[in-house]
Amino acid sequence: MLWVDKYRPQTFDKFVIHKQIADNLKKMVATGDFPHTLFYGPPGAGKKTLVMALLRAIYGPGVEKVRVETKPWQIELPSRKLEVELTTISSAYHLELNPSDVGNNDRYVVQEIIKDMARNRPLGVDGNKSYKMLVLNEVDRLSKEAQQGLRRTMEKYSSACRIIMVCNNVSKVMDPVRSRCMCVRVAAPSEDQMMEVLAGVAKKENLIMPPVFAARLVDYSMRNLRRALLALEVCKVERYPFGDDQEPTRADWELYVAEVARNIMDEQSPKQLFVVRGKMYELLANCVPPELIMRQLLLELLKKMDDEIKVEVVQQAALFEQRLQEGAKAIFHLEAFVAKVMSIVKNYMVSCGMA
Ligand SMILES: Nc1ncnc2c1ncn2[C@@H]1O[C@H](COP(=O)(O)OP(=O)(O)OP(=O)(O)O)[C@@H](O)[C@H]1O
Repeated sequence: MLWVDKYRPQTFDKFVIHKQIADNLKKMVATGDFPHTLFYGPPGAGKKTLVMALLRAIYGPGVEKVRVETKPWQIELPSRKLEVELTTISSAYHLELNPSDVGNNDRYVVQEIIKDMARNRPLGVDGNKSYKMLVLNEVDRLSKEAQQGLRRTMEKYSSACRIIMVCNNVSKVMDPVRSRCMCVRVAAPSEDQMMEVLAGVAKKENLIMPPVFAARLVDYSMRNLRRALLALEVCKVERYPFGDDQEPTRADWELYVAEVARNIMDEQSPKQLFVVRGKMYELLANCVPPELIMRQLLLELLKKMDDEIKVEVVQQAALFEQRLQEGAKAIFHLEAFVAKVMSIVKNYMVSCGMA
């Protein structure tokens, strides 16, 4: 088992970070009921860990006996019959899915699954009909129609099931959905907290971790706990005892994005734009999400450019990131962003007499 799973705290009492949130959730569970909840925060902050601990606190360890299925859902529409295939993770008490995986059909999936869950309510320990939990991941990627549908269904079936939603960007979840939930912000852990978790894992694995190396891991992981733990495990396989000079290995796609950033800074021309477009296609074809490409590319570009143009480039990245969300074809927006950055860099170089 990977360390990220092996050392994931399973009960609220074992939480090293987000202790306050864990204590509050524990108190709420003790009241016997639970509202619809929305957990939001950056990747690797600990949202999923809180959700799993919450389910365990409500239903007991049985919730960890899960089944992964890829099931076809038959949906009756007024004009036709729709069949969508979706992977779900379920126990006797909960069902977890990522509805945005089915693209435009997400609105039907959300409604159909909630209706289906409401029909099959589990029994609680006291023998009374209890409620089932639906865990929806990446709700910020749901279409507007699906979010509208979710809002109506949430009200209609609230006695039969509760919904836990998880997302990175809460501003992409519409107000009416947010206002029907208890919103829990899961902030990225601080560097000290990351150190604490890494030191705890190293101790349990009987590893000696030099402080300089630990600090480098924290720096590399950009406050993403999963990234830090995975990097620690990879470094252990590559070389142990750890050395002060040891660097975490970067993923291939990250190195590729760094190369793209180098290309942009080396030459700003239509020919170079064509070369970069090919590389962007390559990244997308290898299933690297466009938002991640945009973010990583920006970080790499900022390392290489002068302070004078950084603000403008960040503004453009924000603009094209938003267009990426609204538009259909990611490549158009990524390419437009690259063209814009090239023009900013070129103009700057001309104004400084460097080109
Ligand atoms: N409170 C905690 N104490 C110790 N370790 C934790 C805690 N929360 C999370 N972790 C560790 O961090 C890893 C990542 O956490 P988690 O999967 O919950 O993040 P996430 O916010 O759901 O990420 P993503 O949005 O990318 O899915 C876990 O596998 C676990 O090992």
